[in-house]
Amino acid sequence: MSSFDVPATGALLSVRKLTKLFGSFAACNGIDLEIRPGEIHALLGENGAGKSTLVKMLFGVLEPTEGEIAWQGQPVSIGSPGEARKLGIGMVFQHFSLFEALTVAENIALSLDDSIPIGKIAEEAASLSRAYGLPLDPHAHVADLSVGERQRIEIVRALLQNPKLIILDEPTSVLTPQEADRMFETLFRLRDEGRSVLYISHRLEEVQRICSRATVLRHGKVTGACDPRQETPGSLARMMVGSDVASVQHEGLGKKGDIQLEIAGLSVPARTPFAMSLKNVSLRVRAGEILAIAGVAGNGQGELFDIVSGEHTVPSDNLIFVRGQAVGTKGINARRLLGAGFVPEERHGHAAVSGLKLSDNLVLARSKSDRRAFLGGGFLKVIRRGAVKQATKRISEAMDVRKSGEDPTAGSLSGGNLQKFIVGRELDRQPTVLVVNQPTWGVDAGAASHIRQALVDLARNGSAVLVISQDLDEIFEVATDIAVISEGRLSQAYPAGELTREKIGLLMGGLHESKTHSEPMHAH
Ligand SMILES: Nc1ncnc2c1ncn2[C@@H]1O[C@H](COP(=O)(O)OP(=O)(O)OP(=O)(O)O)[C@@H](O)[C@H]1O
Repeated sequence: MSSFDVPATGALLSVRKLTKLFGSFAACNGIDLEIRPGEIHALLGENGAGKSTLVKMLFGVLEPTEGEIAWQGQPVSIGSPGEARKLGIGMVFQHFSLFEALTVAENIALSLDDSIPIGKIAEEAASLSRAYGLPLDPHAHVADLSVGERQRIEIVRALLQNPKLIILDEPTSVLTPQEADRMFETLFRLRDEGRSVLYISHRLEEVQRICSRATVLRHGKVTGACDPRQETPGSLARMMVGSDVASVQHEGLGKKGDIQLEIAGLSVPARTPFAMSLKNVSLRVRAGEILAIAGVAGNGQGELFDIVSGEHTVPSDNLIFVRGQAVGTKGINARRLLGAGFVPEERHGHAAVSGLKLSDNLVLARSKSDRRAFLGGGFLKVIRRGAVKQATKRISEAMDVRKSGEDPTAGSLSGGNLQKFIVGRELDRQPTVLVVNQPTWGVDAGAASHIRQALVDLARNGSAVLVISQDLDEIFEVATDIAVISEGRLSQAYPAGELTREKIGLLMGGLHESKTHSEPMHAH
């Protein structure tokens, strides 16, 4: 029996006919859901299915258009996150909301009652983090902490309110496998105490491992419920997508041509105390090749992307070459003009401006590198609206972007659909060189397969593709060659068929440090 005043047979939370309309578009359409005490309940669904919209209604961030929410058998209206917390609902969002300059305890204090002294908050946070196996120093500054540690702050912050239900939106997408295992231990402990967890994830293996019930959404409606332990990742994916997920086709991949992208012995000091320095990094990517860089987050992937894309330039041209041109001191647009395309990891703010329409985001990203396509001639360089509209439509269709209108704002798209649009925006230019950082982060199984196939097709048609990814399954699905980044050092590249997971694991641990880094990375 749980320690809460709900009989084990009754629902802690039940939702009837819950609906959320954005204009005439139903993001959630008559949803019924029951969460029992002491269960880890998965909420599954493809990108844009309505999962985030549903949990935002449960946490008082969005107001339902119709329907009812009952908490411990009583109808409730949850007007704000504060009201949700008072009821006993805690939430850990997909994107953290922490202030880097403040300490852990100061960040936690921001969401609590003003009257609680900071010393008491620090004490309670430390004791909770010990009790739940979430090591955390309340006096550490957030800026000094890893992504995993930052997430622990969010979890401890939610636990301080003694929640009966804790909602987690894609909590493991940013974690290393070890950090994820530790978080699962915490969730098991919460469950054993009689608390409930509503768990959103696209990682079906982990859903099978930790959840005892799952509700599946598609197009804003419940399409199924199951015990995920009785299913396979394939059958779960089928319930979500409505059909089998296609596997990536590789025929014709592997014919390599000239070197299209090269980094030659590049060392870059860390730009901030919390960034990683790059140490004598060399790589070459040929036409028709997909070089994937594996590694645990925080080992220099972001820094590497920034210098390859020209977001940060380097002191000499001769350290980076795009299609044979020395571009080290040149910015992103000069590199794009040479036929390169770039997809950064962070989609909100970096790859897309949330408040702008998709078409305006397209103009923003491509007006300098694709002037002729989008800008009229003459002095005024007027934007050719028709061409932009057509391209927005073409990209949305090619990438199967599900959205609530023809040209909505980027911020209104679900995470995975925005990612499909951003990748499609670059693919639409048919770049000779494409560099992508975490191409399928937060993307459902069907959409991930779509994006991966598009990368393979690009290489098959003769482009050079550099993929930076933490996801080993993804790497093995797309790569012709694999290198590993660890502590800002890049290993040599190996043909994908010659590497096993174990070998990659060893390289992640820094085995390559014993190798000479001045030798060329590819011996073709
Ligand atoms: N503020 C908004 N205005 C208009 N449409 C919106 C808004 N918020 C969400 N939507 C639409 O509602 C649908 C559901 O989005 P939601 O974010 O709930 O999906 P999701 O299942 O969480 O997807 P993902 O797995 O990609 O995060 C999407 O089609 C999205 O475009």
